[in-house]
Amino acid sequence: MSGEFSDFTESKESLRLKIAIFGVGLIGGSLALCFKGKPGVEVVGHSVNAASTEKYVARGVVDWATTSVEEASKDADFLFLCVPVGRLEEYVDELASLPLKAGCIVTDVGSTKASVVRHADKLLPRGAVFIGGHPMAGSERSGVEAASLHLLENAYYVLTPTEGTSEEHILKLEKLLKWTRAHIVKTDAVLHDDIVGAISHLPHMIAVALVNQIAGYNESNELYRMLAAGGFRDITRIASGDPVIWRDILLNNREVMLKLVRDWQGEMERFASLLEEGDGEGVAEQFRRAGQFRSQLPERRKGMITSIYECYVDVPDHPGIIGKIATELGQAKINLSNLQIIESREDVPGVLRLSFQQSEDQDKATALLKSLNYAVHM
Ligand SMILES: NC(=O)c1ccc[n+]([C@@H]2O[C@H](COP(=O)([O-])OP(=O)(O)OC[C@H]3O[C@@H](n4cnc5c(N)ncnc54)[C@H](O)[C@@H]3O)[C@@H](O)[C@H]2O)c1
Ligand SMILES: O=C(O)C(=O)C[C@]1(C(=O)O)C=C[C@@H](O)C=C1
Repeated sequence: MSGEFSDFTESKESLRLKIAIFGVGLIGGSLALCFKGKPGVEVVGHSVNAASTEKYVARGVVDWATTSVEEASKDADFLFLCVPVGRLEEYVDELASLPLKAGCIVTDVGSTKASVVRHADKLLPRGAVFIGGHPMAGSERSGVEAASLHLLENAYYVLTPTEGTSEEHILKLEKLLKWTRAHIVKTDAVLHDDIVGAISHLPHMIAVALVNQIAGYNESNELYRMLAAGGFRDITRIASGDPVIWRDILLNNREVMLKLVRDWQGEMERFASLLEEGDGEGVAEQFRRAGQFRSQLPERRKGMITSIYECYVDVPDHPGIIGKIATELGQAKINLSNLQIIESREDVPGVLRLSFQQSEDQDKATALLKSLNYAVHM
């Protein structure tokens, strides 16, 4: 096994590791594929439907599967809740009524975090630790048929520990998640819902509204559908998301969504005024601003194995600090393939993401920056 990954079987006390996945669909199935076959690891799938459990095993996504929550959770070290957001609290309730392994970690992959994190306090008396999770990768497809070993590779994977979550448990989950090759980002659950509402849930609502608007026009003239080409396809792929998954997400995050929809209406009103006034410069300025921001989006190179060695450096708010770090790495002959400022954490002024094509460069950069008293995270 590659040294880059953690091997839980290295320590004698955890020779076997049981991972239970509840809901082996797009995300649950992709996680299962990342864990299955690792030494000492047993991956169990759960579905409420017996035919689905047979399918999970037949497709080789899990080692075995069951329709019993009790059987799946018994002695499990990690329990992943991968069902629609509207079902998460029921699973927490059911687990809270079962004898779970002491110190086991229960996590979820739901696209909203605040409500499930609050609800999961119920697990504490069971000796289980809940850490909310949300991999920022996915697709408009659903079901175990859409699961992929590479889905989460290079994506951000958000964890939302609370003040009460011990560092030991966070590290344990992070260690397991290394098998996904995703990059962990930690944030508060409420802040997660605000931000993800804006960058994921709002775009899904807009895509659906746009498709439905055009579908309405198409009823009187089929040319709308026939001529819809690149632009329409690009902006509307996500309108094909699973209706139940998205119903649950939007309802769960509705307070945030209502504000975002109103802000969106404001943006459209602004556009309408510019057109009413024939303000061409104003329209062009809207495109310039949007293009500038969009060009700064992180590149998502899913499944690519170049440039996956990354580290994060907290950067104090000094002028010239980024140039200074780049110069220090250059002088040490460390090859940097990308450098990007991200603002994903509340508690530091900024975070710099450094990417390398070689793991040796990542190791050398981490050691150098630590020796220069920078806070470096992997
Ligand atoms: N689709 C995405 O792009 C994406 C990305 C990140 C996180 N998520 C989140 O991951 C979770 C799973 O989404 P997915 O895209 O994998 O969906 P999916 O439909 O592919 O999988 C959902 C799984 O839950 C099971 N399930 C559905 N309804 C159920 C019910 N009533 N009771 C018990 N099990 C039920 C299904 O059998 C399936 O195994 C959701 O909470 C979603 O918000 C989705
Ligand atoms: O790529 C897509 O199709 C997605 O919809 C993925 C996406 C997103 O909006 O980025 C959707 C929902 C998730 O909770 C996380 C990721």
